[in-house]
Amino acid sequence: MNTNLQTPIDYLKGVGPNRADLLRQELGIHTYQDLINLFPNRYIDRTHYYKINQLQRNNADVQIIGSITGLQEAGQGRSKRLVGTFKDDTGTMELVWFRGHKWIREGIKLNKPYVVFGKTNWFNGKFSMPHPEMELLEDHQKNLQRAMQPIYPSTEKLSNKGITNRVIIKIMQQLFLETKGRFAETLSSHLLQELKLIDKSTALFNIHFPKTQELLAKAQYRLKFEELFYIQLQLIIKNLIHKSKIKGFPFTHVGDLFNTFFNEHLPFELTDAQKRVLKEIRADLGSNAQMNRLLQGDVGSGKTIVAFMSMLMALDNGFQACLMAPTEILSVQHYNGLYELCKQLNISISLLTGSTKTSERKKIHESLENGELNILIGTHALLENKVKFKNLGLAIIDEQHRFGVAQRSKLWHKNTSPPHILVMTATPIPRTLAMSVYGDLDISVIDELPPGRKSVKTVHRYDKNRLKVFKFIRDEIAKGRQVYIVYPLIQESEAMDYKDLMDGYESIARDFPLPDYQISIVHGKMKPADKDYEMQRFIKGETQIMVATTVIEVGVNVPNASVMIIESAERFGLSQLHQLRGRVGRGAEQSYCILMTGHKLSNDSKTRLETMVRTNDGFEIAEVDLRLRGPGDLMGTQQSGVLNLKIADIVKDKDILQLARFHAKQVLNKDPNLSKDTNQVILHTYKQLSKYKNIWNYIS
Ligand SMILES: Nc1ncnc2c1ncn2[C@@H]1O[C@H](COP(=O)(O)OP(=O)(O)OP(=O)(O)O)[C@@H](O)[C@H]1O
Repeated sequence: MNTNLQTPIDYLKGVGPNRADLLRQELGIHTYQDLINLFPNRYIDRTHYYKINQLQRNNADVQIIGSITGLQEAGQGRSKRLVGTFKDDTGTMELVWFRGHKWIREGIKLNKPYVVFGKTNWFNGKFSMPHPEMELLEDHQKNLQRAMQPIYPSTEKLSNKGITNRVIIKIMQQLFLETKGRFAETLSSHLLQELKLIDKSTALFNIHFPKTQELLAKAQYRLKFEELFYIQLQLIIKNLIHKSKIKGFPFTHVGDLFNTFFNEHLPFELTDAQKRVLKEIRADLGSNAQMNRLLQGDVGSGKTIVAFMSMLMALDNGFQACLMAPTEILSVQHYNGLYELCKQLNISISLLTGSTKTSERKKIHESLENGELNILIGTHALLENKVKFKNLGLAIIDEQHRFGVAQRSKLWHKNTSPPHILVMTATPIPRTLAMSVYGDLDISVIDELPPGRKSVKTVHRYDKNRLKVFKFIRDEIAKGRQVYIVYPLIQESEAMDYKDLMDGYESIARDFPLPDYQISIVHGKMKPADKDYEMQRFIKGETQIMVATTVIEVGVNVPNASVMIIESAERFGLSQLHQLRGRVGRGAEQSYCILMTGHKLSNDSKTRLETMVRTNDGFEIAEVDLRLRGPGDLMGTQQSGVLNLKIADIVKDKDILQLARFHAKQVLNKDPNLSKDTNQVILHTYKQLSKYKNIWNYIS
């Protein structure tokens, strides 16, 4: 290859200093390499020519061959326009310009064959094309590369700054000229042959200037495979390094605490899924490597008991354990639930949150350090430097996406050797995404709900039916049940949401008067102690209605609550709706979720509501969510780098992702150091790509 692709973009003919600055600042294009990797996000098919008599009303992007037989001005004032009569052998239509009349008049050659291209309108009984792109047929024929016209991302936004789509096409063509279109291969010939992939140079040419749909599809496939292949390779290598380097504490035996609990105190029979996951955890803990496992389970699937029994394994081997939850309410709830279980087994357990009193805090610090305290539950207060364990063997993190990788690793440093880590999440993550984002974690899934659960009946009701909904609430309360009414809380308009919540609360208080109904209210502006007090009243059954913002979104467990009303449901994301619904249906009673909305709904909102009504399956919901929002929004993966994918789409290309993962594994299985001749290309590319921090830095 003659041209060095690391050459700064300024050196490319036709770029110049101004454009170079814009390319750098606006599109992050610094080098030839960056430019070649700016892939079009769509194409306009210019392989097809329409005849005038084939036109439909409002055709987008049509291309017609014909000639202009006359030009005249029409209209007055603002509607003044230049109209060209355009004919082919099947009919006549109009070309229309509202600006630039003089320039167009001078440029047009009458009665010569042209190719015109644009959107057509049906106006005054005729077809017209406003401001067509036009080219003399003879020039058009020379320019064969234009068969499918690439449309580059962001160029619409930048065109007023001088970087139009045409400019990008031009400099891209120049790049191909200067490099002679030859680019170093980045996949091994073995993979190319086995998967029948086209070579890199052909793929790059055809991604930018495809002549047919078929060539384009082949180029896309090859480049998507490559992108996903190297991401998977990176994830797997990280995982292997992790496993070989990071020694864990081997928990060699299952001891008295675990056995006593299992045989004498377990409040119910474990589901098969819970048993399987416990076995997976047991195998990790018993090995020499540090466990780094993600435990996924839909809402209410029973992760807590699995967490507790894993902690018993640590305690049985002489270690301490901790559980960190994202909110005060959740920590308190975990603590209360586990406290009862610990009492039966004579295990010491404490709670540490932001509101733990100083004297209590001191005691906790001491007993942690001298090893008297077995289990510590808490919020991120656990991460403070003062919190030192004697020998932390297992750290469990509930709802990890609220914490993130940095905090995860902070827990590691609480010991000389890192403790085993179990991350629990109730947000089902589609396997495809989990594989790409959490490739460094092993995954266990509880894919079964405890027996006897009735799935929550979900309906969508408009605000005008509120009276009926309220009657339904009364009936349920009369049966001894409890009800949640949830209001949205979106950070940007917190004040407004707060007002909505308070207005709602007042109207509910009017409709459900004392002494028959007791109402709790919980929102983010309350002091933690007050929140906890209100929560506890509801948990104990002293209040029947809980009016709340989404602070109750995750993990709250009140099995007697059987109705979840979600106000302004259109303002919630799907996974959030699913989490909220998961607060009911936790006992044996039939539960209900009522999604309240106004009449005006966007298409996305409609899809979200329909999905909720149709299914209770968290994984299905997560897939729809992912489709609607893209992976970036899901579980705070914005910083994850997954969005930096240049061409592949984790949702749409999940088959390619799986194939890429399979082959990445296979290559590494056969040649873990990529030292064989056949893998030199892969090793070289892998090293080069690793320099691109923006692609890889999402991995801790
Ligand atoms: N095998 C089981 N049989 C019967 N009930 C169970 C079983 N496992 C858990 N439960 C009960 O199911 C309820 C939900 O369990 P848990 O709170 O652990 O769910 P979770 O997975 O943490 O869900 P969420 O993420 O929504 O909090 C609890 O009341 C728990 O006691």
